[in-house]
Amino acid sequence: MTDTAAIIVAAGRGTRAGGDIAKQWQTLAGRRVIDWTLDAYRAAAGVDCIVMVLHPQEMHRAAEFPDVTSVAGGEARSDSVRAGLEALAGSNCTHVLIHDAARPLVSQRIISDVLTALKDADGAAPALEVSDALWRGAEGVVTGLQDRSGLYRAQTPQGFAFDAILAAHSAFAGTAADDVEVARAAGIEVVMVPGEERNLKLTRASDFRRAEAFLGASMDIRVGNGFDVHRFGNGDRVILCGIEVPHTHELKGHSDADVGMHAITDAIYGALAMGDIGQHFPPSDNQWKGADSALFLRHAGELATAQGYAISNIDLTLICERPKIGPHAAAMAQKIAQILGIAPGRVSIKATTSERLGFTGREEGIAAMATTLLTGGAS
Ligand SMILES: Nc1ccn([C@@H]2O[C@H](COP(=O)(O)OP(=O)(O)OP(=O)(O)O)[C@@H](O)[C@H]2O)c(=O)n1
Ligand SMILES: C[C@](O)(CO)[C@H](O)COP(=O)(O)O
Repeated sequence: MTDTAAIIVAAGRGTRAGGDIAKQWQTLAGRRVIDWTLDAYRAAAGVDCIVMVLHPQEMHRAAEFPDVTSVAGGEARSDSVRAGLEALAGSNCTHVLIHDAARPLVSQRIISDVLTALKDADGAAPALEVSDALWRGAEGVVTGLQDRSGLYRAQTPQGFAFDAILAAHSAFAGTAADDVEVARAAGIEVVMVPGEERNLKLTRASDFRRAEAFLGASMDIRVGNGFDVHRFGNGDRVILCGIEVPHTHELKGHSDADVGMHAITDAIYGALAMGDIGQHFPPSDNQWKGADSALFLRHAGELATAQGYAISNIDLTLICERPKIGPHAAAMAQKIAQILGIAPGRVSIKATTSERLGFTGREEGIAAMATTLLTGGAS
């Protein structure tokens, strides 16, 4: 049994990219660079935990990422990587992927190829063959031709057997361009897997435009909606979005009757055009009697991940006169986010009454409607 961690180095200053804040906190196609990068690893099969290395003066940002372990980085990239590795020392980690926060468009294919290569090697990394002619130059003038045969452009994630790369970094004196340099200095052989042009590193301001062009060319955006109703019966609590809320009645249904979670689950199935909750978990099947609805939501989330989609946001409205939802909304959002492995800030839970009109107004039951946006698509 292996335990694989991803270390995302995000402690640089991004001086070449410019801007008021470091490039990893800047926006790329409407979302922060760091969110693109973290979501790629949250969605990656075979990655068990994420360590993010932040600039020491930006450690306050860690609270925003409760699903990630954040540690403070150092002066040079290799110092930051070492801090990430040391945070994992003594854990069950057997393999580690080291990735630049500044490479937000890494594909699931690259991550998977590096992980697969690590089954037979202690080091693996994506690379692109150099295709342009290479010149030497000085003062704006070409001074010679550089043979390009056998030259590659290095990308991340650079993956390693954990103990080997920790020892290599501990023994390495000075700064290194990347972790492959550190690994090779310690005698670790590193195999190459195919890199991708779209896995570019945002280095200068113009790279943001290049990355947005890649996204524009390939991004698939899916919207889904879900609607559900459950009636009240005798009881003293309801379960809404996985949270028990004391009430004068309970909701009736084949499962735990979590109307909010059902609407969200159906929204995700809808966005994927993959049926609905009744199709995946038929009420006629006794094994789902009294089931915890987290099971259904997790299934929908896993289907989205398997299709290469990330859940960008979820917006749920619960329609009822009572119980009051407001005091429980944050806990509900946290629960949904935890089940789906996304940041709580991507989940909105709100409620409305129906002004005492209709079945919700007469307090005969609760209705729920959800919308979700998925981004990505098989990458
Ligand atoms: N002390 C450092 C330096 C770099 N990085 C991270 O290493 C990755 C690749 O480095 P680079 O592109 O050189 O980033 P910066 O150092 O931020 O850029 P610049 O050199 O332009 O300041 C980035 O995700 C960056 O945040 C880091 O964690 N700690
Ligand atoms: C690790 C790296 O991304 C490999 O290409 C790169 O070396 C880090 O960035 P820098 O611009 O060389 O600092």
